[in-house]
Amino acid sequence: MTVLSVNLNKIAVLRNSRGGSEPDLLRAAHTCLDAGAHGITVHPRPDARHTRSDDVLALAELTRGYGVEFNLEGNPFAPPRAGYPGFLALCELARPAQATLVPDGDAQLTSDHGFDFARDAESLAPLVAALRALGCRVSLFADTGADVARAAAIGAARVELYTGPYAEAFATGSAAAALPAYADTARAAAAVGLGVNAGHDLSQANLAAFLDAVPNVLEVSIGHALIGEALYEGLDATVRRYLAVLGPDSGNDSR
Ligand SMILES: CC(=O)[C@@H](O)[C@H](O)COP(=O)(O)O
Ligand SMILES: NCC(=O)COP(=O)(O)O
Repeated sequence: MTVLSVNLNKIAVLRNSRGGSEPDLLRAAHTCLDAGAHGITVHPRPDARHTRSDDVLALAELTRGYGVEFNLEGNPFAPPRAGYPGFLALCELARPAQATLVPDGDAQLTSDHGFDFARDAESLAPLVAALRALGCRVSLFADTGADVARAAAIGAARVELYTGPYAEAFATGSAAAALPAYADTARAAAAVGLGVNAGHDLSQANLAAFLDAVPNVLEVSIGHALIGEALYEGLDATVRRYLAVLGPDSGNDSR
């Protein structure tokens, strides 16, 4: 079964644009979880462009209350700065069920590539170990064709396939050409004992074709498209539509 973790970064983008507290991130989280979403994701950027450390702590508590997964994403190599204690320190405070490590930088508009495990595995290894010691499941952001055996060797439990290129291909009618590389990477991950997550620019339009072609996707984290679609249909209805794509019985147990 594939579960849905709703990424709430974009609610915080709107909120921060006026400097107040609306739209309210926690209300949005409640709405998603009450609609049946299986978890909540945020990816606080060190430049605080959307979700902040205080949001992370509040969402950690909220998701614990629901008994659902909190997925915290971030770059473990980004140095701490005012308002951002660093990814590991944040995980120590929030204790997310899943920590997804992503090699991003401030200059990037959004995440746009996975790790190069041949280059990064050695420096990732102690961080993965530290996160596991905190009780977090560790997932590593990965491109198609990534050396997933190295990700498994350093103790990761999962990889998250970076689906941006798939979404672009889907939009231009060339999804069929893009999907085999995702399916191959998912199979390679499973063969070395890794679970497979997927995310970035997934949407109601492109999700089903991805899940049809790529085996054993355990979780999708979806934010940008979902929050945009919710402007038209409402957040509750939009989450339910995604759950319907995932399967007729999909949804958290608290619904
Ligand atoms: C890790 C990832 O794929 C991203 O999708 C990310 O969570 C989105 O971050 P932004 O909302 O900052 O673009
Ligand atoms: N890990 C991907 C994620 O959380 C959401 O990405 P997007 O749907 O905002 O592109």
